Amino acid sequence: MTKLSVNINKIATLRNSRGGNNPNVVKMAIDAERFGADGITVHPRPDERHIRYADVRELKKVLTTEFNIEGNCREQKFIDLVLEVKPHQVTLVPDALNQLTSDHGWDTITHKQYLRDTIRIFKDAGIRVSIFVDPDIRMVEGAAETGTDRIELYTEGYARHYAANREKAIAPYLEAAKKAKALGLGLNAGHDLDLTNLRYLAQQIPWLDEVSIGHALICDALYYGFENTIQLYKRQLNVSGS
Ligand SMILES: CC(=O)[C@@H](O)[C@H](O)COP(=O)(O)O
Ligand SMILES: NCC(=O)COP(=O)(O)O
Repeated sequence: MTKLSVNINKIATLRNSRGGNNPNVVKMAIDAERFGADGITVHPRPDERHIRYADVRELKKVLTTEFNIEGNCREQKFIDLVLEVKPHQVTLVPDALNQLTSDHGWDTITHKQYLRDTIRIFKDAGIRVSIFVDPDIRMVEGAAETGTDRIELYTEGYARHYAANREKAIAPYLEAAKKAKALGLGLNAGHDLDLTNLRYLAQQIPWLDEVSIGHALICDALYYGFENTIQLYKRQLNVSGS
């Protein structure tokens, strides 16, 4: 079954908004694991708008499920943090400094050698590497030549078009996922996944290793409660026999 990695960025956003330690990011991560999360994802951005580097170090001490750190490997500070913390997985995302959020995958053709060199650093440290990729066959093929263990499909386009025509929305993702499988790449997915669009994605791409979900899940938790919400998302991924 596809694993659920809960992205806790937005819990840190709420905490930072008042300057104290409420909500307690570390406690909520531990509780997320207790409520059924298969992993925790954080994305410490250079401006530390939500997850701080200090949070990452504290989380490493207490997490018992998979720890996934996302970020921009163009920042030496990020590379140093990941090598210090040694999470199970690092997900390399080509974000610029001033982006509101992540909004594109790597050009794995133009940046192939750079990705090869960077991925080697993390793999030599025993860290699984995933790289953020648009649902583009050429980019998936380029990813396979970088030595990455996995790709993470950027699912904003799928989410945006899901309501209008889910078959059309998933088509490029299914094609990219089949190519990844054929090339022996592990497969993650994330960005804008939610309770309406998650089940269909998992049904159509059952070899999906992991989804990382944050924004919508934390918003849903405001209505349904954190424990119930994590269980709701996990049930969307239980598609065996469906
Ligand atoms: C890479 C990706 O799509 C998300 O994991 C990203 O971490 C979201 O970042 P924000 O929470 O800062 O929007
Ligand atoms: N990699 C995607 C992620 O971790 C969370 O993205 P979102 O659910 O906050 O859009």
